[in-house]
Amino acid sequence: MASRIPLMAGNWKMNLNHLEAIAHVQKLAFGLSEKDFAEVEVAVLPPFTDLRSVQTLVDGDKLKIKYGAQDISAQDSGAYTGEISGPMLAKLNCTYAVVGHSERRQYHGENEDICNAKVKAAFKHGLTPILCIGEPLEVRKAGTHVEHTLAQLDGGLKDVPAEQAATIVIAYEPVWAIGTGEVATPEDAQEVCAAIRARLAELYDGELADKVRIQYGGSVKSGNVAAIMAQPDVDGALVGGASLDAEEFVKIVRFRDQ
Ligand SMILES: O=C[C@H](O)COP(=O)(O)O
Repeated sequence: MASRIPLMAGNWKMNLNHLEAIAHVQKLAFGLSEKDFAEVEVAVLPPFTDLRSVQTLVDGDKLKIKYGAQDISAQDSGAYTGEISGPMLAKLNCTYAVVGHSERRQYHGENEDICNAKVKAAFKHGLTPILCIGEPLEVRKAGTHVEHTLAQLDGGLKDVPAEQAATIVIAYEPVWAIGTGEVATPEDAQEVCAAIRARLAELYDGELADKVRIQYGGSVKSGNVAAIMAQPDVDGALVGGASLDAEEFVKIVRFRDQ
């Protein structure tokens, strides 16, 4: 099995302004050690308006914290009011761009074609997409959560070449577990993450599937992260609410100590 470095990413969603972002990243930098960075990749996903502040701090203090955007336009430039493009994010040295978060799918009507175009836009500009997939509650209740999630995976990766797909991050986020305190059991997370890896092996090959990092997201906290990370196909967490508390996020990064 490939050794996959766990990726702990804090999705701040629409929280923290550009000044609060600086204070927050400083707290993370203060709380995390060289050992943490050797064992775990740590990333923050602030609102667009914070990215310059975060970049300045990370560059100025040579921090090992990575950062990225919560969304990316499928277009490179032009008359797309309110959109932020891949070239703009690349210019800010972003590493990641989240694609297809369930809140974008729910509130902004992002379908598989849009997510697929955004995945391609991210790769085109040297950004690593974190492609979010996962089922709503009614699908879980109907027992078709694996099929639903794999269809989103297929859609997001349509016509994405293997050399790019090998570097993507997939975040499995059951919608019913997001911001609800209703965390999926470690077995629930493993079931779908294993199915995602198996589908990657079908779409590409086993070697590629073995390299791709698959995160779990949905009410991850310091108290439940260790059991989730103990699952063989879970390679990190996409953390929402708990990532807004620096001490709590540091504990999540140190999941092995919890
Ligand atoms: O992107 C993060 C997920 O939506 C999880 O959010 P949450 O940790 O607040 O449940």
